[in-house]
Amino acid sequence: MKQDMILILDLGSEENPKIAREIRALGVYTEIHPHDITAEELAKLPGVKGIILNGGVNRVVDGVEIDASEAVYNAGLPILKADHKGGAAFPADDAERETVLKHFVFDTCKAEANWNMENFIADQIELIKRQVGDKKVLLALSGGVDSSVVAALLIRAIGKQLTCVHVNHGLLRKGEPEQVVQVFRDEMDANLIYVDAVDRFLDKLAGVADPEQKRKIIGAEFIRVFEEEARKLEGIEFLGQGTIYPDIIESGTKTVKVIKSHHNVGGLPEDLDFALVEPLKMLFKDEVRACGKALGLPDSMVYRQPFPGPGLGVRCLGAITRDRLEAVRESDAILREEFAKNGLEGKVWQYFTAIPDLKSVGVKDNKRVDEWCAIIRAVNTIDAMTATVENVPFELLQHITDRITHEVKGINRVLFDLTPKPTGTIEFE
Ligand SMILES: Nc1ncnc2c1ncn2[C@@H]1O[C@H](COP(=O)(O)OP(=O)(O)OP(=O)(O)O)[C@@H](O)[C@H]1O
Repeated sequence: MKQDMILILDLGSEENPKIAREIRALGVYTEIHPHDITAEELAKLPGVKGIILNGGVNRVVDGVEIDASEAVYNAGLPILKADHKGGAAFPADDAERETVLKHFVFDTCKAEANWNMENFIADQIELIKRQVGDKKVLLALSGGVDSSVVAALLIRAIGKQLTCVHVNHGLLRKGEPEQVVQVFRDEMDANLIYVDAVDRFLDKLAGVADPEQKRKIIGAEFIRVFEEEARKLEGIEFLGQGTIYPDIIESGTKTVKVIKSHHNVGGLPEDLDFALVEPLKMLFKDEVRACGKALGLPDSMVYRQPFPGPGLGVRCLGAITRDRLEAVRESDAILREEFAKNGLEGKVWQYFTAIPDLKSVGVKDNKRVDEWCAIIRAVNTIDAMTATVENVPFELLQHITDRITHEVKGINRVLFDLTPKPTGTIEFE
């Protein structure tokens, strides 16, 4: 493994991930590390060609202004110091910033542009083989982007030494469990355990209307099912996980105060003591997608829109019933099909239907019917902190309404949610 690296040290700037991505877009690998990296830690990082010291709004920690350690200044590496406190450290203009970064990376540090997916995949296959040896790895495979790309990478590296467990909890979108089986078992010839846990989950959720409670039940039941499967298997020493770089950045730096736990199939009992295999932990989301594509995963999996962990469970508002859940799944499938047909797939960040536990009077086949209404939500966002509503063509909304009210059992009205975030959130629960 040989690639040049530009090291970014975190002196409290919120733009570090952006700078890191921009340098990677130039074809040069970057990592973000804490400001107080020691000489030993620095020496262990391979291929470092230069260091960016990027200060910012969070530079004062507990009343003390932080600075990089002496080791950093004494390392004999080119340093780009951009530490205008409070303001932007790099030019706000994209083109100007690119010029500054290019000059530093290529002219000053003489780094080579040798960061690409082909090299990444080859390196990771090597590293996974070295880490795992002839042992076995277990992976919880949701069919989402992250765990699917981990699965594809592990299959390439260790083939049948990997066992994937896919839990169908009844809250997945239409066609998703089938796609997981088709792609991984049929096409990639993986060891895949498909667990039909639909009844288990829906029985546990029956009558539970509180969203927090629903999420907890789904999370806890998932751990239970996964644990049961893990105990049936013998000789597993490793657990694969779809941790990605933003997870690490968010929970790992010293100037970020909120600590989040991500992705780990947390809550497994301690006697199931697995070592972790996390081959995507240095990738940003767009790189994860590029990696999945390079590994031959279908676009529908790699470019899938974000989907909440508890799945359709939080779009079947209030207490989940099987018939209303089915109406959520079917109406969502129609919405997705129509958005794809009309060029909105990949353009709109997130779109889905939600069905509240609310019936209203309507007319079908000249008969009075009391049925639910489906709410369409279609939003765009950059960071999920705020969101705007997509201006969906009115004719398309009318067509989707027509389809949903005629094709989905139990729906006699369709509503369109016009609310941005704030005041609404993206999801309803
Ligand atoms: N239905 C499922 N079957 C198997 N594993 C699952 C399932 N749902 C979640 N997981 C596991 O839990 C992890 C975290 O789930 P979460 O829904 O938060 O995922 P995510 O961040 O969207 O990642 P992914 O893109 O892999 O779904 C997944 O990466 C996967 O390993």
